Amino acid sequence: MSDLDVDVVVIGAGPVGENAAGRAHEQGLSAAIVEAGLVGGECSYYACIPSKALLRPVDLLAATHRIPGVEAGPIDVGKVLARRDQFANPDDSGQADWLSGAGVTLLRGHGRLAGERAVEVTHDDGTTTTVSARSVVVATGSVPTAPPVDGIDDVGAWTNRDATQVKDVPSSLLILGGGVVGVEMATAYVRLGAQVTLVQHGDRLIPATEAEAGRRVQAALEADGVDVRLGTSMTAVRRDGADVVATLDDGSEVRGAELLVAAGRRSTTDDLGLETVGLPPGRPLGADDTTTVLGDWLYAVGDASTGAKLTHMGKYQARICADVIVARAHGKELGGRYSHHAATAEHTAVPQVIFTDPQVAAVGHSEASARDSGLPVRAVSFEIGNTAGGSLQADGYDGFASIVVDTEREVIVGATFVGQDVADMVHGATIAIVGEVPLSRLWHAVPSFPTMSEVWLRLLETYGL
Ligand SMILES: Cc1cc2nc3c(=O)[nH]c(=O)nc-3n(C[C@H](O)[C@H](O)[C@H](O)COP(=O)(O)OP(=O)(O)OC[C@H]3O[C@@H](n4cnc5c(N)ncnc54)[C@H](O)[C@@H]3O)c2cc1C
Ligand SMILES: NC(=O)c1ccc[n+]([C@@H]2O[C@H](COP(=O)([O-])OP(=O)(O)OC[C@H]3O[C@@H](n4cnc5c(N)ncnc54)[C@H](O)[C@@H]3O)[C@@H](O)[C@H]2O)c1
Repeated sequence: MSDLDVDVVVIGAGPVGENAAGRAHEQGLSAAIVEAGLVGGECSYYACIPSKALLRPVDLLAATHRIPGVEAGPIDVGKVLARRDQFANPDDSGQADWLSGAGVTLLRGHGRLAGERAVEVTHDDGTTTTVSARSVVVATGSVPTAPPVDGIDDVGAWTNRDATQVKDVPSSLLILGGGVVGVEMATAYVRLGAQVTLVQHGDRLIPATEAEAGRRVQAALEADGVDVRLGTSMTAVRRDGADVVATLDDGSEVRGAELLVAAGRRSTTDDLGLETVGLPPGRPLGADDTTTVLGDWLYAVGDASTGAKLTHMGKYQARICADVIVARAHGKELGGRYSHHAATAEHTAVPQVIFTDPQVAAVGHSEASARDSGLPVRAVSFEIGNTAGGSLQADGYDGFASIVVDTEREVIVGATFVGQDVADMVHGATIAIVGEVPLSRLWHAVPSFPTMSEVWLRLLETYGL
């Protein structure tokens, strides 16, 4: 392909890069995007979408067992995997068509910075294209990290890619890591029929959430038959016939047909030509609130950056990034906090839903992180099963909601919902945090009867209103 000159070039066509390029083009700029793998990135084929396609059926089935007279099952694993394929078949022609329909030029190949405002693309056939651009956006995502465990490179360990694209559910699965990937995949696999052992070196699961959320998820996994080993590290792994055998630091051994490594992710910035612009390779790209990394031309968004590694937050950064690029292209002043030019929510209101059963939906601070930040806070919680809505939703409803209140400003700085079907409840809390709605005004936001959102009223009463 002949060399190209555009307003914006984006490296990486995951959900985040696509959004940055599409929004810049929508506002009149010419845009190109470089993709080495599949357009749509990790999220579409190997992460968010296929994992939720595996989790929704097992979640629904469990819900039927909480109401007498409607119990469904057994689960048809083949049909579950076939439906997952409909969502996450690794064929990116549809997403590539979307890009061309949106007017963005797609360059297939590996992109590297080649000095200021230039990207060199190496195509599969070895030819290269040089793209000159006023602005360059890095949206190269992340890859799994490999913890230092003897033999881990020799046992054919699974990453999220194998776990989400599985063709046959193995009889047993070892999982290394009790973060978000670990607990979601433990939930899916144990309910699809595998015997699951989960090894987490910390003293609790999903450590970034409220401690009680981790305890409830652990209790639910154990009730499903998952062998949860906390405070334990794998020291070595080896193949023994068809099995993977892992040695733990307490001297014991656990085995499974496969080993899934779910021990975190690192930004994909090591083979990106960063050294050609004076930046160190291999680290997340530190961007300011405008998503700018360098001068007024280099930007980073999504998992490649130091921001939250979540699709929705990456796409938020991408919208900010595109609007900053467009403003600068037209010589306009950038707006401040809560304008279209600052990713302010990164500091105050990052929401996340963990699709375990119970689900964990949280936004903003946990009580511990608020105290660590020096905020004067008080946290209150309430069992959702003690609302009429919760008790109707499921017999013996297991779950709670909690809010973390800044006692000086009397506004919510964090909220957590744990339980069946709570995923969508978190957005109300996100709005309250971003809007800095005083508790006295929230008192007038009346939740409908009989819904689980009445837990909001109970939380405010428990706080003292
Ligand atoms: C199992 C799992 C489940 C998840 N579930 C959720 C969820 O439910 N909700 C949620 O919000 N988040 C979830 N996440 C996180 C989410 O997947 C990421 O935050 C999201 O994919 C980040 O998007 P991105 O566009 O920044 O990066 P990616 O999706 O990783 O895309 C980056 C793209 O850049 C390409 N690329 C990299 N380097 C180059 C280069 N030099 N040249 C050209 N192309 C390049 C890659 O091929 C890739 O296509 C999950 C993650 C995992 C692992
Ligand atoms: N529903 C969602 O929003 C969702 C789902 C999946 C993943 N994600 C995102 O993807 C990213 C990656 O997830 P992840 O679960 O891989 O990372 P993570 O950082 O959430 O969890 C990794 C876990 O592995 C543990 N660990 C690390 N090394 C270990 C070792 N040697 N032995 C035992 N335990 C070890 C850590 O204590 C940690 O709890 C995260 O940013 C996550 O938020 C989001």
